[in-house]
Amino acid sequence: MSLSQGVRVKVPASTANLGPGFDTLGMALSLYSWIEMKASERTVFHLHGDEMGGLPKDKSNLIYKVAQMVFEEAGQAVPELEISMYSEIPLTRGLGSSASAIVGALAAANALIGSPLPDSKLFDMATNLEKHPDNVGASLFGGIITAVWDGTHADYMRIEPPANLGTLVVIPHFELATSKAREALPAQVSLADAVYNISRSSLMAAALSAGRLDLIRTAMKDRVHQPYRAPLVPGMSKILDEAPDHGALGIALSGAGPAMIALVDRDEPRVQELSAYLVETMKAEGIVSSCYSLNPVAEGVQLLDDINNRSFLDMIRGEVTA
Ligand SMILES: Nc1ncnc2c1ncn2[C@@H]1O[C@H](COP(=O)(O)OP(=O)(O)O)[C@@H](O)[C@H]1O
Ligand SMILES: N[C@@H](CCOP(=O)(O)O)C(=O)O
Repeated sequence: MSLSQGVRVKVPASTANLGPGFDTLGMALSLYSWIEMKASERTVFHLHGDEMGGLPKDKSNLIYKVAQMVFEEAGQAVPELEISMYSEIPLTRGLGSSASAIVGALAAANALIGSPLPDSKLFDMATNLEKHPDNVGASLFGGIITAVWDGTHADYMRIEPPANLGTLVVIPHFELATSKAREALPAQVSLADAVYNISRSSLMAAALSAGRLDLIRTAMKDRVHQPYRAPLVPGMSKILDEAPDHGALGIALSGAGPAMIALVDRDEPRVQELSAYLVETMKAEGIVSSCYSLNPVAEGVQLLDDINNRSFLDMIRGEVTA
């Protein structure tokens, strides 16, 4: 790749926490953003897709700012950029749009200057920006990740998603900024609640590693963040209680919400019933929502090699199926 040629990356969305693994567990999902980055004479943005409306088209854009951090870290100056982006990841719904933007920008900028920074460095930079490693780890490495952040460095283990694991994601048609959903959390939790979550988060990671889908119903429960966020998402407490009786293996708030993610066995015959239950329960609370069947994806951010073969928009037309 050369500076004038530019680079393209494709980065997955993610769901964080998986219930008990607050700021720890994350899983990459089959919903994507694409970024093209080229050195340019002046900085210009081409933002495509419904999800990009309202984002800045100048040097205050997150993608530009993150790219400059990479160039600075690598000791190379690329002050002006032409950036194209298309995203199918809804903003502020709990599907890691900010993490995917950060990871996509880090990966594209690093590739543009010949990939001087290793993935471990990109992970530390991404976590430092996002402040928790769960979403960024999943978007960077793909699959399921369990991660630890000490304020400077992030360590992680990647888990291959079980072959039969699918998801249903119900996305309410309202925004909830992660910052607002974090403000709802208490500064301290009880020892009993800490034990409740540590035990379930550990069980969740082990069960997913071993493909023990039968343990998810017990493992996916949480007492550290969901009870405090429930007032922000009408219908959430009812859905978390009842969805396993409608065919979910387990269910949790996706990241900081307001989306909720049900883990399902792909052979589960009641998936349609579950989807209808999720949407109807939200509707009874006066909330319009959409329900998507998304798959865990094994691959994290990818560098695409077709930049000379077709335009950015032709590539998007070929890639987006929904
Ligand atoms: N492609 C992007 N370019 C610039 N900023 C983005 C992009 N994607 C997300 N963001 C920023 O991230 C914010 C959403 O992040 P957040 O509140 O953490 O929700 P989530 O990550 O769950 O979608 C957006 O409001 C926007 O400021
Ligand atoms: N662990 C974080 C995850 C936030 O994820 P997002 O997709 O909502 O940004 C939290 O729960 O606050």
